[in-house]
Amino acid sequence: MTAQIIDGNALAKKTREEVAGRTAALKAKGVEPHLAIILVGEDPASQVYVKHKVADSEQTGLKATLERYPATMSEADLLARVQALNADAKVHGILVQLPLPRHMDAQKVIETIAPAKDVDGFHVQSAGALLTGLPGFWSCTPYGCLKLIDSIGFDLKGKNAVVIGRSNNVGKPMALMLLGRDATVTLCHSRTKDLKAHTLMADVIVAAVGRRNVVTADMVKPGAVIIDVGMNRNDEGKLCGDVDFAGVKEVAGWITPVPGGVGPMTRAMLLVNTIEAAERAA
Ligand SMILES: Nc1nc(=O)c2c([nH]1)NC[C@@H]1CN(c3ccc(C(=O)N[C@@H](CCC(=O)O)C(=O)O)cc3)C=[N+]21
Repeated sequence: MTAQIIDGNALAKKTREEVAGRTAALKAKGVEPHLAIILVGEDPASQVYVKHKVADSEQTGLKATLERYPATMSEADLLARVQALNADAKVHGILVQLPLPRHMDAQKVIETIAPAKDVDGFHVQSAGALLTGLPGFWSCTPYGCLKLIDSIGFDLKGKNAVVIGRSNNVGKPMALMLLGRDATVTLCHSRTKDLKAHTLMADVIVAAVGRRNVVTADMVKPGAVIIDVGMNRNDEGKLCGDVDFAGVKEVAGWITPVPGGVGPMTRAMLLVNTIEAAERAA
């Protein structure tokens, strides 16, 4: 048996087309949806990601402005810049690219973003809204994973979902989103004993660790849905996920590739959150 590939690029394209329609409708009302992106420092990966985000935005007609600052920028100056964007009614979404230089407190910067403009969904108020089921922005990566699962018509109700990784931005919100769909959720992490015992029971596995080969074929129940959040480099320098794709695809029912799976959907959900923010403001 060979798994069907869940095409993140195709779903992201479809999602961007929907955002483009909503953007056009807002523009017709005289509102130009606007995402402000702040990049501090010269991290090469961040520069690539941010360039993608700007290109995606422009493709949907959404305005994106990129503000670049040197790594030596003070935290106080960054906070002041975020506050100015909070106060600017023409800006609907604010994204501060992470990681920030080490002399800055990233959480403090995120908490400075107005929750109504927190399109990353990283603010404590956004996290709390997800926890309690109140309206608020959902973290783009797990939100994109949920859309990938939805795209294959998979009903999560009563299913066993195993999330591997407990980060604030992916693992924890992913578990809450799956719970919100009535899945039975197990959140595994680096201290989990016998990970395989958990994954073998899983109808859905979301791997979000940041290490290669965390999930191998022997750990997967035949037919399971595999969502790979990992962004790693293999020995040849090629991008790869947390899942042993070649092995696992022979056992799983569905699997996301890396690249071309979760990554493009993360970026697409940023646009969805931004158009949502602009619609709410209008
Ligand atoms: N404030 C903030 N928000 C973020 O959402 C955020 C961040 N900071 N810092 C870094 C991480 C990482 N992240 C990715 C998003 C898309 C791809 C992506 O599109 N990947 C492509 C491949 C890209 C490539 O070729 O390198 C793919 O999987 O097909 C990757 C990584 C968002 N992050």
